[in-house]
Amino acid sequence: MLSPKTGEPMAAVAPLTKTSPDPSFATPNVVGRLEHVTFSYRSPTGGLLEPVLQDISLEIYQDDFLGIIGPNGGGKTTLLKIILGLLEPQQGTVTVFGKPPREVRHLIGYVPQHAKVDTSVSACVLDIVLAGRICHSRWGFLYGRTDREKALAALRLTGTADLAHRRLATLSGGQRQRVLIARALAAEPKLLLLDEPTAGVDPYVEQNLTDLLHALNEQLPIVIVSHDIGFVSTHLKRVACLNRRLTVHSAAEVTRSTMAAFYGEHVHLVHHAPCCPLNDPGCDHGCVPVPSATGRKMEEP
Ligand SMILES: Nc1ncnc2c1ncn2[C@@H]1O[C@H](COP(=O)(O)OP(=O)(O)OP(=O)(O)O)[C@@H](O)[C@H]1O
Repeated sequence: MLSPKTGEPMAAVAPLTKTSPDPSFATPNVVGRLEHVTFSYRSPTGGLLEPVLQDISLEIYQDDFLGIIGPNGGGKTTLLKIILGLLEPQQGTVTVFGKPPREVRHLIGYVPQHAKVDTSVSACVLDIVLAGRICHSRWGFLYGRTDREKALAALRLTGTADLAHRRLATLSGGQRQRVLIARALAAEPKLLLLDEPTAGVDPYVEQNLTDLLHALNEQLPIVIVSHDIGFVSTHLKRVACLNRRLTVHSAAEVTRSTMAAFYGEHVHLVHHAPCCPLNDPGCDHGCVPVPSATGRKMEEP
């Protein structure tokens, strides 16, 4: 398959087995549902702090490519951790594939912010990707031949097979990001959550990652936290704006004016190619000319 963006060959995405939805789950097209979720962290003395998430309701669909955007500290990572079942809300309910998230965590792939990943571990890349198989392993960190094959397949899929014996600390930001995606894919997830996967990578790597995510989205729903408004408005199907409270829009609705209302006036929305012809006077996206193929990042508020 050729990339629709670059015209270059893309790694084939191995077919993923479809998940049988829980028969008690009323809407088969909905893979995740949050209803009136409110969450607060606890202070060191155990008291509840101010809510980070307040009355959040959200549905995640089988074919979703949903972006979560919002200012620093707006609650994006917290929301992903709630969908993963790592955090429990004080109010509201969360179901993924019709069950509490902790019961189906093996079906959810999670790619954390690479900046927050401990690179001091001495394990090689293959070991790190194999760790994604732990939910399938009967013997903890003892992996079988199938696990190794799945891990190598995930490395090939993300174009990192040649890095299998390198240490994470020796990799570039873009390579590290791909390895973290490979680790999530090795688990054969039915839902993929990514926390800022394109942060700190150059436009070429970003394009490759974007192509990879598009190919994966043919087979599984993706929820992605991003500060890159150009990526959000060009590649995603829906956008959830989160700043303690959440509103969901179709990606087409994300224009400069909606972003300015959300982040503040100094946001520059720059579309990734291909998009509106640059300088098109009819463009409502607030696009500005950019020198590179993929555009600039949003300016931080
Ligand atoms: N373990 C914790 N204990 C107390 N407060 C926390 C904890 N983790 C996060 N917070 C606070 O919760 C709020 C939301 O944090 P979160 O990491 O979800 O935001 P975010 O939108 O992902 O931010 P960023 O864009 O900077 O990554 C912040 O004010 C943060 O300081």
